[in-house]
Amino acid sequence: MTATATRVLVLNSGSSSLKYQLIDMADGERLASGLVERIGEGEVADHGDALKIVGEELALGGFGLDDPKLAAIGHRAVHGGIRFTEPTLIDDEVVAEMEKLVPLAPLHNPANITGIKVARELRPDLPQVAVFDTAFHATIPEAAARYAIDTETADKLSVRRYGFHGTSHAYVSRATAELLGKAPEDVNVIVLHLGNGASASAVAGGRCVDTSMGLTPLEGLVMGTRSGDLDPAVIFHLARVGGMSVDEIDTLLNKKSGLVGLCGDNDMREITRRIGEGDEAARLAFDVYVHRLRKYIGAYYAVLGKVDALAFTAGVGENAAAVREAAVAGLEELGIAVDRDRNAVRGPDARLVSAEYSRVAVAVVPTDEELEIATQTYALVGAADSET
Ligand SMILES: Nc1ncnc2c1ncn2[C@@H]1O[C@H](COP(=O)(O)OP(=O)(O)O)[C@@H](O)[C@H]1O
Ligand SMILES: CC(=O)OP(=O)(O)O
Ligand SMILES: [Mg+2]
Repeated sequence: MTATATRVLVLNSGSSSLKYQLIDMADGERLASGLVERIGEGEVADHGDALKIVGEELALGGFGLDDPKLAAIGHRAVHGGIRFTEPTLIDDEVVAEMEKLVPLAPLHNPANITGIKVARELRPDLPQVAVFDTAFHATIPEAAARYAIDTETADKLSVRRYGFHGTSHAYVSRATAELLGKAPEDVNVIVLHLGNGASASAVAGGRCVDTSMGLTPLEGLVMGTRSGDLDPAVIFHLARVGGMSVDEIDTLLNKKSGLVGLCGDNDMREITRRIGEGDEAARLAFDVYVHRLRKYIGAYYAVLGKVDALAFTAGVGENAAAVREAAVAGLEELGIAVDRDRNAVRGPDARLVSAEYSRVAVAVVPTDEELEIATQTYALVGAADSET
């Protein structure tokens, strides 16, 4: 890394999309950003092609993958298992280790790995860093991380709560403290990351102490296409009585459940529009979604003992005022109340939406996983550089 190389390219490879941002860490400026969608559906055959498109789009803006000011590439990596709890400089061995974790994040890790491989082929000279979704959750105590199953089996197969969206939970919990004018060490926050995937976390003084996703990103809240929590015996029933295979059940719970399973739509915009037209299925889907959310708020209130703030983030959390209002309805006795007018205000900045009398601050805090990945990547590469 030369003294002038201050730019970090962040790649977030999803199963069918590739999001990117080029950020100058000297001043935090976003130089370029974009999204390549529908990978594998024709025009964009695979992540290799997608990254070529990213290269072309960057070149149009006068940057390009060969940009001499590029210090590093930071990759979102979803499952880090037990081993990866810090941002990690990628080499062949790290990629091999990530490949072993594919069964634990079949929707996510393969895309991350492909993105990493292609980026390394294109820029083998450049440091590349993996920032893991699971990392922020490594501080969760055993009492919350352990499932109550046979210990030997659990340990042999690495079955435990890992948690995901950690980059977002870390960023948002810190940004919430900032919004309150306090140090992260001094606040307890419940973060509700409600995107297509959704998860809640309990963050005590900057450290995560519990989270709703588990061994895989399937547990917990109701999501766009994932069921979240259910009685594990539902799976036995579907297999024994329904005659479904393990793979069929996997697909059902990950891709055909949640909001889409309940009403056929996974987009909250569409669901609220349908509710406005009196659609019963959409109403029920919304109610199931919100009920689960309220249950987790109550659970994490109890886990934390004292709560300073509730932070809503990601696509649904940042935009769906109706979800925020419904999720905390009836929680006045817990000191949680939203102000209707404040809650209706839209905008890109972190803001309070709680009522004046609400003891717990209720906030909308836009997440910025890309900035967080860039920051962690740059910190690692900068540190490596100063050692040489
Ligand atoms: N204006 C809006 N109102 C309500 N929901 C919205 C709005 N914009 C986005 N969403 C919801 O956010 C979801 C996407 O969230 P996002 O955090 O971008 O997801 P991901 O990163 O998992 O792809 C959409 O599926 C939709 O349900
Ligand atoms: C881990 C996870 O669920 O991620 P996403 O919300 O991007 O699907
Ligand atoms: Mg997301």
